[in-house]
Amino acid sequence: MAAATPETEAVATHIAGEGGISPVCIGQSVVPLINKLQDIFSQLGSSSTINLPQVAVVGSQSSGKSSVLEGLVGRDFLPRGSDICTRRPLVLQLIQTSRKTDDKTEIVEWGEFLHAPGKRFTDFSLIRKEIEAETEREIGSNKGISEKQIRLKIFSPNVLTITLVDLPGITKVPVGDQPSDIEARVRTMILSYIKHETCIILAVSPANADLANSDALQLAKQADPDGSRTIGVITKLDIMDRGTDARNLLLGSIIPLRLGYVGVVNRSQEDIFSNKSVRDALIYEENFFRSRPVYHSLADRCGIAQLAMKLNHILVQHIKTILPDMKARINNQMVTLAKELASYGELTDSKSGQGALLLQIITRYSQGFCAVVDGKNEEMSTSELSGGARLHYIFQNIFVKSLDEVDPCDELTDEDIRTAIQNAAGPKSIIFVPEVPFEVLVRRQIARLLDPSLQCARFIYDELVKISHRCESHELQRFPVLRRKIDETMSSFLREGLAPAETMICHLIEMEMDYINTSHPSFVGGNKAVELATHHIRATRTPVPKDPAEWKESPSSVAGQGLKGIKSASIRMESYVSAAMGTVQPKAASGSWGSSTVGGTDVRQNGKDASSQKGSNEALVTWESSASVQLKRPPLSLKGPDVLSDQEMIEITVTRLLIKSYYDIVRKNIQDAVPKAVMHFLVNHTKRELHSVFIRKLYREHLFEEMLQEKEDIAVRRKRCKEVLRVLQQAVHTLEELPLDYEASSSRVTDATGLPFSLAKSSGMSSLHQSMANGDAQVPAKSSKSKKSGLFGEIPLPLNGSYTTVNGSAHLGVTYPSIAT
Ligand SMILES: Nc1nc2c(ncn2[C@@H]2O[C@H](COP(=O)(O)OP(=O)(O)OP(=O)(O)O)[C@@H](O)[C@H]2O)c(=O)[nH]1
Repeated sequence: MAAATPETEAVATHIAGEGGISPVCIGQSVVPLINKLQDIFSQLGSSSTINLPQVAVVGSQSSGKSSVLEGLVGRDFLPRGSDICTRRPLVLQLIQTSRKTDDKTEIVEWGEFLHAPGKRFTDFSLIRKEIEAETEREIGSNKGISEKQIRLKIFSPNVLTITLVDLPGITKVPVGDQPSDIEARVRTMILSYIKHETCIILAVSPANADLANSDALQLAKQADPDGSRTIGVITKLDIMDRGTDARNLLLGSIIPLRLGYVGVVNRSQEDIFSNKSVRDALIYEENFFRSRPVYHSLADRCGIAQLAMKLNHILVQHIKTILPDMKARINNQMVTLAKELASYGELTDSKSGQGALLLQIITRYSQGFCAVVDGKNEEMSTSELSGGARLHYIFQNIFVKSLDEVDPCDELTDEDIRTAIQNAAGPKSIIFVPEVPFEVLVRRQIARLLDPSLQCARFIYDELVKISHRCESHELQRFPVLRRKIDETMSSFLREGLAPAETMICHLIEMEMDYINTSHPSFVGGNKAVELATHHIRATRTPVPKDPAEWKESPSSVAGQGLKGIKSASIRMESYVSAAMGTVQPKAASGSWGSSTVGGTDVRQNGKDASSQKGSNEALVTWESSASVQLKRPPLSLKGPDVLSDQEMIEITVTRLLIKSYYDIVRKNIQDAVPKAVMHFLVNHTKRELHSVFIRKLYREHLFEEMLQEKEDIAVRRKRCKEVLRVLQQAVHTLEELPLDYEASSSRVTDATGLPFSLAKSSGMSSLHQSMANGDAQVPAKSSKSKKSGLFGEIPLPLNGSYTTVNGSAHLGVTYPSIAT
C-alpha cells in the first residue's frame, strides 16, 4: 500500500479522534432513528408490519460468520469454535451510546437480552455464556438446532448502530440431536431471514474452500437473484494454501457480485485458545494486508473496517429508500386505529351528553334498519340477496310460486265430489248441476290457502328479526344493556306488527270463503263448465266397440275397476259421452245402466237399484200368498255404488271445472293481498314507527345510566388503541426528524470494480480509479454528487469523497483502543 500522505494522516486523526478513540460513525444521525423506531414497534408487538433493515450473516458451518460479526462489533462475545456453535438465530442490535464520559466508573458498554430484561451484562464473556446457556435451555447441549431467536442488544459508544443476525451454519451430515433433514431445515430457516427485500446478506465463504461450492453464495443467490443486497465476505485469507491468494475472489473474477467482496482475517482457533483480544486481532489483520503486496491495490476490499463502512453506507441508502413506504404504512395504521378509536366513542357523564348519545344510537339503528329493508344499505352484499331483496324473494319466489303449484282438486277424489253432490241433493234426485257441493268444496280449498299465507307472514317476520340484528352499529356493541333493550323492544314491536298482519290474512281468507262470487267476470260459470266438460269428453272418448257383447262388458268392466280407475274408465264410456251429448244409448247398455237422460232421471237407479225395486214388487206379491220378506238393514256407513253413472261423470267433471276456475280467482286475490297485508301491517309499519317506539320506550332519562353501561373490554380496547396511536404518532415524529439530505462524511462504498458506486457510474473517472488502484487511496475532496440506482435506491457520492486510510490501510468503523479487554 502507498505510504500515508499528510492528507490521509489528517483524515485518520479525524477518524481516530483524540487519543485515537473516536470511531467513524457514518449514519450516526440516521440509524439511531431506525433503532428508535424498532424499539417503538417492538412495543406494538407482532402487529407491526414495518420491516426494518437487518444484516444477516449466512454461510456454511464454521466458515467464520460469528467471527465476522465479532469483528464488526469489536467485541469478543459470541460462541465460536471449530465445532457447531451458532444453534439458534441471534438477533443482535448494536446501539451506539453517547461517546465518552469523564466519569471513569460509568459503564459505557453492556449487553441486554430480551429474555432477561433489565439485566445488564457488562462482562462480555458472560454474554457468550448466556448465549450458550439460553441455547441449551431451549435445545439441550447435543448439537440440536432451533429457529427460536435469541435477541441481544449491545450498547456501546464504539459500535455502528446496526442490526445483525447471526444464523446457524449450513451443515450437511446430521450429528448429535440433529434431525436427518438438518440441511434442508437450516436452509429454510436462513431463507426465512434473507428472503426479505429489506435484508442485507453477508455471504461468508472461507478463502480456503472452493468459492464455486459456496453454500453462502448459493443461498444468497436464491434469495437475492440480482445480487443487489448481497456482499460477499471472504474469511480465512491467512490460511490459504501457500502460493495462492484471494485477489481473484475479491475482484469478483470467479463469481461476480454486484456489491462486491470484502476479505477479512479473523482470529484462528489458536488465537481463541490463547485469548487473543479483538484489538490485537484487528491489528494483526491490518498488518496482514499491509504485509501482502498482492492486496495493496484492493485496500477498499480488505479488512473488517471496510466491511463496516460498506455496510453502513448501504444501510443508510436503504433506509432512505424505504422511508416513504414506511411512513405510508404507519399512516395507514394510524387511520385504521383512529377509526377504531372513534367507534369506541367517548364516555360522557352529563345527562344531556348521554341523552344525545342514546338518541344518536337509536336514530342510527332505525335508519340502518330502514336502509337495509329499502336496499339502501352501503354494505350491500354482491354475493347473495340481502335485506329487502330477501323479502321480495319470499313473496314472489316462495309464496306466490307455492300457491301457483297447488292443484285445488288434488285432494278431491271423484268419490268425494260425488258424495258431496249426493249429500247436497238430500232425498231428491239431482236435476241440474248442483251449486251447493261446488261451494262447499271450493270453500274447503280456499281454507287451504290460510296456512301458506300465515307462513309467508312468519317468514317475513323472521327476516325482519335477522335484519334487526344486522343493522346493529359497531357503536352499539359497546353497550350490552342498551343492545339487549333495543333487541327486546325490536322483537316485541315486530311481534305487535305480525299480529294485525296475521289477523288481516285470516280476514282475507274468511272473506273469500264467506261469499263465493259466482258473478266474478273471470269465473267460468255453470253452462260454460258443462260445455267444456262435454267438449273435453268428446275429445278424449274412445271409439264405440262394434261388438255389442263388448258394450255389455264395457260398463261392468268399468264397474269392476271400482272408483280407483274411474277417470280413465269414464273417458272410455260411450254411454257417458252419449248422455252428455244427448244421444241414444245402445239398447244393451241402457238395459244395464238405466234410462238416464241429462238432468231428468235419477242416475242413482242403476241396475242394482232396478233389480232391488223389482225384487220388492215381487216380495209384495209373495207377501199376499206366502210369508213376509225382510229388508236388509242399511249399513252404518253408506256410500254410493262403485260404478259411476254418466250423469255422475258429468257432474263430477263440471264440479271440478267450477272449483278450479273459482279457486284460480281466489288464488290470484290472495297472492296479491297477502304481500300487501304483510307489507302494510308489518314491514312498512315497522319502518314508519320504529324510531318513535324507541324514543317512547328507551329514551328515558332515568334509564340513561343503565343503558349506557359500557362493556368491560371496550374500555381496555379504547385504552390500547390510544396507546398504540400514541406510539405510532411518536414513530411518525421520529421519521420526520430523519435528515433526508443526509450525506455520508467519511466513507464511501465501492462497487465490484473497486470504484465508489457513484464514481464508477460516472464518466471520466478512470484517472481516479487508477490512483486508487495504485494504492494512493485518495479521492478528491470535492467530487460531483452522482447516483447509482438499485435495490437500495440511489447512492450519492459523499460530498467530500474522502478515502480513509490509516498508515496506508483501511480504518475500522469501530475503535478497539477504548475497549477493555
Ligand atoms: N485462521 C482463521 N481462522 C478463522 C477465521 N475465521 C474464523 N476462523 C476460525 O474458524 C472457526 C469457526 O469460526 P466461527 O466464527 O465460529 O464460524 P461460524 O461460521 O460462526 O460457525 P458456526 O456458527 O458454528 O457455523 C473458529 O475456530 C475460528 O477461529 C479466519 O479468518 N482465519
